[in-house]
Amino acid sequence: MAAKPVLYSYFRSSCSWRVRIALALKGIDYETKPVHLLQDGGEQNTDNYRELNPQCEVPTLEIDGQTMTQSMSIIEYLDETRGPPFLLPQGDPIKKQKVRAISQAIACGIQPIQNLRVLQYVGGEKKAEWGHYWIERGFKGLEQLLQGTAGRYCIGDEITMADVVLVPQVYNANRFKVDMSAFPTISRINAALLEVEAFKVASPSEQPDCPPELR
Ligand SMILES: N[C@@H](CCC(=O)N[C@@H](CS)C(=O)NCC(=O)O)C(=O)O
Repeated sequence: MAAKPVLYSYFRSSCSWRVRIALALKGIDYETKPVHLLQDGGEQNTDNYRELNPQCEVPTLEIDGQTMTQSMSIIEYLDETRGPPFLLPQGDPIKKQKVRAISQAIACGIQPIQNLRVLQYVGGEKKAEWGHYWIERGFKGLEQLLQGTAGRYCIGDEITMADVVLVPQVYNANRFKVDMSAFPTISRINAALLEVEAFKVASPSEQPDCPPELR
């Protein structure tokens, strides 16, 4: 029998959350191994964890005898090796391009600038302003992109990888007190997705490492 997949994850990590949603949508049972990003200089920076993920970040997924890093590549791997729902539209290259464009607008253009180690480098009181500025700026473009692609969800009416990436980023926007009323399309899609069971079970408050006061 194949070993149960293991996800190295931090409850509030948006990149871990992406993979948790994808695993839940695909119905893949897995074990969570929490990696505390803030404790004692960050468990992600220890030698043991660096062996798994040389970038010193979560998520890392052990599955099919492999150790995988990079949430977007993990999601694509799951999509290619597991059954429906498919998170990248099958047989529709134009739609697939739109899914990747929205996904990358967030995963390459917004999240990296507000990642923990960047904020730690920025330091002090500037951190909150920095995160707020870059997420709000990224969301201006994203809102416009989504006005051209959205149905119920980011691209039409089927859940795709773009939705998997969107919800955790809206959570980050709320943490940085971005005024979401300026982004009606993003807010509407986010609200629809939060009704979906896979998104609920993958949320930070449902994770074993979520402190009781944040549940
Ligand atoms: N491109 C990577 C980014 C991963 C990433 O930035 N993870 C964050 C949490 S969402 C992290 O572990 N940060 C730790 C740090 O900055 O020290 C992916 O998509 O997996």
